[in-house]
Amino acid sequence: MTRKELFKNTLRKSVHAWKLINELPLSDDESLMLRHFMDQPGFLDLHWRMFVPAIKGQGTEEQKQKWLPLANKMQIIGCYAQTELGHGSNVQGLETTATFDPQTDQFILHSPTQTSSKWWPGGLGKVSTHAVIYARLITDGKDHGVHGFIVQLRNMDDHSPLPGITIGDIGVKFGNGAYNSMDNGFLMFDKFCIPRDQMLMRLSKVTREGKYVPSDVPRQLMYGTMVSVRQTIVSNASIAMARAVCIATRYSAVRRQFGSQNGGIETQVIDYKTQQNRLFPLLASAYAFRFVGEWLKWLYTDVTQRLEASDFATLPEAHACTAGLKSMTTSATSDGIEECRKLCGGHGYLWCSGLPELFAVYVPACTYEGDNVVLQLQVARFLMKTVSQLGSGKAPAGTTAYMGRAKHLLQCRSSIRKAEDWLNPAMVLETFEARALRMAVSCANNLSKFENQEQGFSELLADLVEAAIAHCQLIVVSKFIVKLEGEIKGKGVKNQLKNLCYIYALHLIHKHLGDFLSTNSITSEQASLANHQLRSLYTQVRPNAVALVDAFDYTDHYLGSVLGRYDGNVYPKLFEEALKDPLNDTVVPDGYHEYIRPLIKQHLRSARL
Ligand SMILES: CCCCCCCCCCCCCCC/C=C/C(=O)SCCNC(=O)CCNC(=O)[C@H](O)C(C)(C)COP(=O)(O)OP(=O)(O)OC[C@H]1O[C@@H](n2cnc3c(N)ncnc32)[C@H](O)[C@@H]1OP(=O)(O)O
Ligand SMILES: Cc1cc2nc3c(=O)[nH]c(=O)nc-3n(C[C@H](O)[C@H](O)[C@H](O)COP(=O)(O)OP(=O)(O)OC[C@H]3O[C@@H](n4cnc5c(N)ncnc54)[C@H](O)[C@@H]3O)c2cc1C
Repeated sequence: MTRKELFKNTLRKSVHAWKLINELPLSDDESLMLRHFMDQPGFLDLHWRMFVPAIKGQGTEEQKQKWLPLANKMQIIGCYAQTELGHGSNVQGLETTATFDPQTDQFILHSPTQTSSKWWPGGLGKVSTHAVIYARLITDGKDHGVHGFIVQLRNMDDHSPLPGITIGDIGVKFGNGAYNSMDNGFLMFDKFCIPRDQMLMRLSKVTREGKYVPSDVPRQLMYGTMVSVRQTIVSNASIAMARAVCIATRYSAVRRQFGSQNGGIETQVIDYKTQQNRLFPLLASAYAFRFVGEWLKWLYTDVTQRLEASDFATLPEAHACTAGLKSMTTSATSDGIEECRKLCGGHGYLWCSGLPELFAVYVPACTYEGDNVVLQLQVARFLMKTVSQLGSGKAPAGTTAYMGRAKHLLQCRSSIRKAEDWLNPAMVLETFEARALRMAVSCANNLSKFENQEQGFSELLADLVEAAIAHCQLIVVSKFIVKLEGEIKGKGVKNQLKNLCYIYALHLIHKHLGDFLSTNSITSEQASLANHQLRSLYTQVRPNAVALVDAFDYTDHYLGSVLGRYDGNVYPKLFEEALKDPLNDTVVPDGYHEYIRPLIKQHLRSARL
C-alpha cells in the first residue's frame, strides 16, 4: 500500500474494531486483545491509552464529567501532545506557552519558536479533534512550569484546523509499512485561546483572578499517564519477543544445514549449540517478560490505589520500576527480534518472514514513552538515593529491600561449588543481588568523590546506566523465581518453566560476565560452571522448544510469517510468496527495453569491435 492507502486502511480497521467493541460488546481485556489482532499502530492507541487516562488522572471531577463521556463514546478523538521539535526527554524544557489572560478568562496558547512546535504525537497529524497539550503555564508574567490543557484542534463539522492552529503529519518513518499507519503530527499555535476551565486542574489551579494555586500533592503525578503506558509496554515486550521467537524456533526446527552422514539427512539447525545459545535465552526472555509484566501490573494497580488514598510513599519506586523495566525489556526485545532475523539466515531477511516488519514496528519502543537511556538514569537516581539512605534507619523496601542486607551482600562469597548449584534459586538470587548492590555502591562511592554531585553524576553516566540495568535484571530474575514458587498447573510445565528461568539468569551472567567478575560476585570457576549448566539446560529445553512456542498460541495469520508456519511447510510457501511479487507478473521486466537491452547491445557492439 502507499502511505495514503495504509493510513486510510488503518482508519477503516480502527473504526471497525470500535464497532465490534460496542456491538458484541467486548470487555476491556477483550478490546486489548482485539488491538493486538489489529496489529497496527493507529489513533485508537493514543486516544485510549493516553488522552483518556490523562483526563482521568489530571482532570477535576467536573472536567471528567464534561470530557470523558464524549471521549468514551469517541464523539471526540484525542491524542497526547507533549513532545516538541526541540525537546522530548527534557519535559521541563518544553517551550509552548499557555498565558492566562484575566480580561477574557482564557489561556492563550502560543508556539514562540520553531523548536516549540509539537512534533511526534500519534493521531495528531490527521485524525484527532482534541489533544491534551503540555505547555508552560504563565500567570501575571510568572512561569509556573509545564502543565496539561485540553485543546480542541479541529472543526467538528468539516475537520479543518481551527484558526490559530497549524497542523500536519511529520512524514514517513522507518520501515515500509510499520509505524507509517500512524499520523504522527506537528502542531503550532498562533495565540490560540481556550477557556480557563480547560487547564487540567486536579493537581494545581488557576483562579478566575489569575492566582496560581500550586499542587499540594507531588507534581510528578502530572507524569502519571507515562507511568501507566510504560507499565503496559513491558507486557507488550513479551508479546513481541514471543512472536519473533516463535518464528525463529519453528524455522530452526525445519531448517537443515550440514552434518549429513553417508548421504543421510542433514542436521536441524536448532540442534547446533550456537543456535540454542542465541535462541533459547530469547525464548526464556519472552516468558520472563510476561511474568515481570504481570507483577508490574500488580504494582501499578497498588500504587494507583495508594495515590487515591493520598499515600505517595511508593510513587518513586513505581516510577523507577516502570521506567527501568520499560527500558530494559524494550531494548532486549528490539535486539531479540533482530537476532531472530539472523537466526533464520538469509530467509529471515525476506519480508514474508514477518521479522523485518516486526522489527520496524517495534523498535521505536526504545524511544517513545522515554528514551531508554534517559529512563535508566531515572532508575540510577533512585538507586543512588536509596544507597545514600542506607544506615539512616530508613529500611529500603519493595524492589530495593535487598539493599537492606548490604553488610552481608557486600562481603559474601558465592557458595556455588558444582554446576547443579546454579539450579538453586537462593544462590542465583544472591549472586544477582550482590552484583546489583556492589555496582550501585561503587557508583555511589565514586560519586562521593565529586564536590558537585550533579557534575559527578554527569561524569559517571555510563556506569550509572549499567548499575540500573543490573538492578532491573535482578527484578526480572526474582519475579520469575517468585512465579515458580506459586501454583503452576502440571509438573511438566513447572519443570519447563524452571529450565527457562535458569536459562534466563545464567545467560545474563554469561553476557555480563565482566560485571559479575569485577564485583567479585562470582569467580571465574563459578562462571564456567554456569556455562556448563547452561549447556545442560539447553539440552533439556531442546525437545520441548517447539511446544514452548506453540504455547503462545499465535495463529499463522497473526504471525504473518512463512518461516514460522505451524505446519512447517516452509519451502513450497516461500515459492508461493515469491510468485506473488509484482515483479513476477511478467517474465521480462518493465525497463528491459529502456535500460537492459541497450546496455547488452552496446556490449555486443564493443565485443565485435
Ligand atoms: C507488534 C505490533 C505492535 C503491537 C503494539 C501493541 C500496543 C501498543 C503499545 C502501547 C502504545 C504506545 C504508544 C506510544 C506513543 C508514545 C507516546 C509518547 O512518547 S508520549 C511522550 C513521552 N515522553 C517521555 O517519556 C519523556 C521522558 N522524560 C520524562 O519522563 C521526564 O522528564 C524525566 C523522567 C526524564 C525527568 O526529567 P527531570 O527534568 O529530571 O524531572 P523533573 O524535574 O520533572 O522531576 C524530577 C523528579 O521527579 C521524579 N519523576 C520523574 N518522572 C516521574 C514519574 N513519571 N513519576 C513519578 N516521579 C517521577 C524523578 O524521579 C525526580 O524525583 P526526585 O525525588 O526529585 O529525584
Ligand atoms: C513512534 C513514536 C511515537 C511517539 N509518540 C508520541 C506521542 O504520542 N506523544 C508525544 O508527546 N511524543 C511522542 N513521541 C516522542 C517521544 O516520546 C520522544 O521522542 C522520546 O521521549 C525521546 O525524546 P527525544 O526525541 O527528545 O530524544 P533525545 O532526548 O533528543 O535523545 C537523543 C539522544 O540523547 C540522549 N540523551 C538525551 N538526554 C540525555 C541525558 N540527560 N543523559 C544522557 N543521554 C541523554 C538519548 O539517550 C538519545 O541517545 C513519539 C516518538 C516516536 C518515535
